[in-house]
Amino acid sequence: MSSPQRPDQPMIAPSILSADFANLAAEADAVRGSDWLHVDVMDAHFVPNLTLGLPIVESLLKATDIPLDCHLMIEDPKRWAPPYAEAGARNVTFHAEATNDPVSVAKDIRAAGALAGLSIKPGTDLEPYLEILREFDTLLVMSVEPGFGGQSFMPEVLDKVRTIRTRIDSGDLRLLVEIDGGINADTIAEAAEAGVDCFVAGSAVYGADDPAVAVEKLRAQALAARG
Ligand SMILES: O=C(CO)[C@@H](O)[C@H](O)COP(=O)(O)O
Repeated sequence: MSSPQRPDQPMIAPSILSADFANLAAEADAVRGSDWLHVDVMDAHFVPNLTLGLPIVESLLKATDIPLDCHLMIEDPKRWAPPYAEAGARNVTFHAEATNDPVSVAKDIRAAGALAGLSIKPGTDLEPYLEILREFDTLLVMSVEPGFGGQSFMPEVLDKVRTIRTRIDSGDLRLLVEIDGGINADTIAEAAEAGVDCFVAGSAVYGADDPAVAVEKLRAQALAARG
């Protein structure tokens, strides 16, 4: 799979962390029209929360046509990430802080047929990773501490988005820039202005009366802000 070009329209990826876990097929259907469905995999070690794993992702893949964007907030991604790609996830993202050899994990994910994503926590510098981003298709900039939905957006992480946007726009790198945490009607515009391509949103989508309408509204806001 070749690295994605910048999409014409901003991408919206609802986070199922804010969905009803007993009704995930219906919750996926409730956000039809989304670009990706963001699946938060947490192991209670890398982050202080436990969510779901590969068997549920395999079931979700059968239940929805929306491409799955699996965000692995787990230890030992070298061992656990490739099976998500083999199962059919579109994008498999793991954390830079969870491995000493991110390039080897990215190669395994790509070899298994998915896009490879690198995520960095709010306090992690982008600089040390700039040179390896050629091995990745997506960069997920966390705008809250990973682990829980419903937290407040941290605008200071947008400097990292601006840095990577400049490198992409100069032709130096080709990858999608994602942001995750606290994205809603009040925060999406500044993230879009900074250069984000794909917006993960949990509570702003699943907390809305009509999640599918919330997705369209967020996309329209991001498009207007991006210009
Ligand atoms: O990965 C995470 C949290 O670790 C996110 O995907 C959140 O689940 C997003 O939720 P909101 O901040 O949009 O409510």
